[in-house]
Amino acid sequence: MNRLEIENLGISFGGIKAVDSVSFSAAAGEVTSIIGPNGAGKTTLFNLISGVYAADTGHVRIEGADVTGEPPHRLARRGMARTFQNLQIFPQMTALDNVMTGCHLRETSNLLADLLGLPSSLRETAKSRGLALSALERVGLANLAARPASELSYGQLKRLEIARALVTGCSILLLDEPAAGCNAVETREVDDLIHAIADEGVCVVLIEHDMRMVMRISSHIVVLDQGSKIAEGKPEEIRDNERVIAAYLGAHGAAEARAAHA
Ligand SMILES: Nc1ncnc2c1ncn2[C@@H]1O[C@H](COP(=O)(O)OP(=O)(O)OP(=O)(O)O)[C@@H](O)[C@H]1O
Repeated sequence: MNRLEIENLGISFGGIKAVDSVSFSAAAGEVTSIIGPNGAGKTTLFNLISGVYAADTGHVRIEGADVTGEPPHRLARRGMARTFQNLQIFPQMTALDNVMTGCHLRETSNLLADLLGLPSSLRETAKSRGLALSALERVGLANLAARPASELSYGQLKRLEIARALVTGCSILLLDEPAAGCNAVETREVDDLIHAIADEGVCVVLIEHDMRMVMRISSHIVVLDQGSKIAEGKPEEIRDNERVIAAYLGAHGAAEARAAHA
């Protein structure tokens, strides 16, 4: 069974269909990429999937359960985590504390216990620290745990965001442009990390404009244009698809995609 199923999902803003009846499935242990030109509806689709927007049409299913209309925190408890196009990092906090902000979803203690510093609350904090440290290890940043986030490089910050999503124990990870702004070396590091996360069985869905990266890491690609799905398939099918080349890749992009996947 596919871990995530999207069926006829759609939303309009002021009469314009930003996402128009889009369907696709994403499997555990695979990387599914959503690509398309600026304004195609990719981030809006993510906002629909993650419960930020309420869909006008369609369904979202996790492991077969209909979760359409559930708010982000409920979806998070079902195993969905996401990162955002723009970095959402607290620069003055340490790398470790930034990751710990993602832990509250797993915590069971309550506000009163926290305020009173009760043992249950202290135990949760210790547990969160441990989980956050292993998440940092997983993304290769354990040695920077105590450093303020403001001292990290851009590529490190992108990985820090992924660590904060991973600490929730997610089984579905939505990444909005994980390599945007990264140089070639940093992009490769993010590449390797995403591969490793998928290999551990997580269902990874990402939006990305870097075609080399998309072609390298995707099991499956969904192409949007003007809110609609115009193609879907394996990287080698997408890079040679005339409609995708015309709407998005262009001749140059198609050549780049071929080179990346050669
Ligand atoms: N909250 C909103 N209100 C009105 N229009 C919106 C809203 N969110 C998105 N849109 C519109 O929906 C369309 C799709 O935008 P979206 O940001 O999803 O595209 P995208 O494919 O993610 O683009 P990019 O690659 O530039 O990030 C655009 O025309 C955008 O202006």
